[in-house]
Amino acid sequence: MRTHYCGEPRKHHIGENVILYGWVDRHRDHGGVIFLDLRDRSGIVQVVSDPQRTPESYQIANSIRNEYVLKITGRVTERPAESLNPRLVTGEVEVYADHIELLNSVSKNLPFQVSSGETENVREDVRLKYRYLDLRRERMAKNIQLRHQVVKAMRRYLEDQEGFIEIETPVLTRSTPEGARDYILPSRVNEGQWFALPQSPQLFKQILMVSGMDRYYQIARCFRDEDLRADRQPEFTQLDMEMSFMSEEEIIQLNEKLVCHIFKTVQDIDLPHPFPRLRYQDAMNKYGTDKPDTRYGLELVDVSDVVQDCGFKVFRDVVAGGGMVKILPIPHGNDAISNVRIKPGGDIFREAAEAGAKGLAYIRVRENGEIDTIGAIKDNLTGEQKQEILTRTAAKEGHLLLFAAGDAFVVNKTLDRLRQFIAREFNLIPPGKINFLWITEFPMFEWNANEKRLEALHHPFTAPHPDDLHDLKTARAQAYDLVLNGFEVGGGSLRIYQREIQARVFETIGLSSEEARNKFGFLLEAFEYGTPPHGGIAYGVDRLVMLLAQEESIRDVIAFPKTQQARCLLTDAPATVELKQLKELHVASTVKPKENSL
Ligand SMILES: Nc1ncnc2c1ncn2[C@@H]1O[C@H](COP(=O)(O)OP(=O)(O)OP(=O)(O)O)[C@@H](O)[C@H]1O
Ligand SMILES: N[C@@H](CC(=O)O)C(=O)O
Ligand SMILES: [Mg+2]
Ligand SMILES: [Mg+2]
Repeated sequence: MRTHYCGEPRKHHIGENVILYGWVDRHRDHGGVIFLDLRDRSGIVQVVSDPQRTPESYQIANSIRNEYVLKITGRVTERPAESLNPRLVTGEVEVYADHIELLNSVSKNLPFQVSSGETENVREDVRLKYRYLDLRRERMAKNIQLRHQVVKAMRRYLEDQEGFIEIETPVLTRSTPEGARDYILPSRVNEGQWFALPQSPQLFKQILMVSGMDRYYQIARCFRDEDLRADRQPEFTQLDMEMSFMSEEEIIQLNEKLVCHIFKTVQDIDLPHPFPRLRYQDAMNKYGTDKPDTRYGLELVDVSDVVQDCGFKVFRDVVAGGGMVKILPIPHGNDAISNVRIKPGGDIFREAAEAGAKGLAYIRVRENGEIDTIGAIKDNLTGEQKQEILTRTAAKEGHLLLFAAGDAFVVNKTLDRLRQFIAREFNLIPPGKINFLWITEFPMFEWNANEKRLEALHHPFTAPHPDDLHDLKTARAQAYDLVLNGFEVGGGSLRIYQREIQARVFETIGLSSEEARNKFGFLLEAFEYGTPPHGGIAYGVDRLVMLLAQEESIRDVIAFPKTQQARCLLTDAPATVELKQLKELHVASTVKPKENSL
């Protein structure tokens, strides 16, 4: 029987006999004595094999290679003073092996070194192909265990302290209204009909409220066929919650307690609370985004009203055409950012262009409020306008003011992107800082320019603000997002539970009652049998764990993630299937077989 995990032996175990199992992390021969580091998911301990004492085991120790699997029987001893290893939690002790049993060897060349001491940068595609080896590595083993701790803390809090019950909802279902493309599966039994994988359990959890379940949660797998990013996967995990008879305020407070509990439990961090809140409109004004990173300043300043009748035609026309002119003020930006970087070909220009900007205007603030910019701007601003710009941006000598002008969407996107870029370049992000922020009072709808219609910013079951019912088109929603250090980690809302309001929302997004019945008829019907007021939220578990683990990609906190091309390199999915299967599913005729592949 194993007595300890490898990461456990400490000083107080000295003298104890132990049985350990694990993998050889590395090994070295020190003048006849062999030292080997034995690793399991908990960490590493040094094992010593001495030919004088245990010649038999020494034979084995002498033949091992990295990643062999061993059973070690031995005794915990104190390390000599000169070989203490403060980098290992077990570094004050070592295990003298009485017996080494080789349980398994490695018969192929390792595609990369697993050993924790290795700093080599292994390519991600190789790591994903050999994920089982990758997960043995300390960093990944820690991340996966952290994820487990986070989910455990969620369950404990919600179940034990708040009376939530976990209910599973179907994965083979109908399309759900989260706005991404669906993954769909043909039905064999029902020819010509298709299941959709859920983008979220939204409709089921609302129905569970109609069922009287009162407080539901689920660690739910969601599927969205959307453009992938470092913080997006085609299948990801939500902590999904729904509760009845609670106000927006009560839901927000319960969720703050949940998040504080998670941080306290898994990282012993006492989060300051209540978390700050920012209205959507204020977030857009100040930061150009609804998920601002508030760990640093660099707030944006709208000067549309100042320049709307200035002599500089570009600014004037933009404002006249309904657009805006906004500034990103950068303290000490003058020295660090040359004109070359702001002009076409420069890195800052490139960032702006990626966000859709056609160009960037600038003002450099010199001594005594003198400004330095292109003639067309300098000559076309009155003294008053110039002064107002300097006052609003609180600009001092050395400031660089970057201007974006155009329609609101592009201006905000551009300056949000530049703000993040500059914060990284200027090292403005304090290490270890954790800034939670609620965004509230989202608009109900946003304009979809492609489809030329309003669409729900959250989803069409989100309740409008009671003060705004007279004009739904411009109404605020009772919706809230939780943002952590610039990432949306959760989002939810109070739901509509009155039939007339639901009908008006469908009408506003251009959904006829027939279409609505078609898509969501079962939910609307359920709503007619006594629906309690209810609301909920869903967190992206992967994103939350990524931020807790200080990783930059959610792939590093998912055991078996997909690549940016939505492939699983371990199993090589997706893959082709037999023609026979396609025929059974009644889709053979719609798929053109690839050569030899079916
Ligand atoms: N493709 C995805 N991969 C990983 N996590 C996701 C993905 N889509 C959404 N999430 C997470 O699930 C939470 C709730 O889902 P919601 O529908 O609000 O996402 P969203 O607003 O569409 O997210 P985003 O647009 O930021 O990708 C999000 O706050 C986010 O943390
Ligand atoms: N179901 C929603 C979140 C919620 O409103 O609870 C989503 O996944 O976005
Ligand atoms: Mg999305
Ligand atoms: Mg959202």
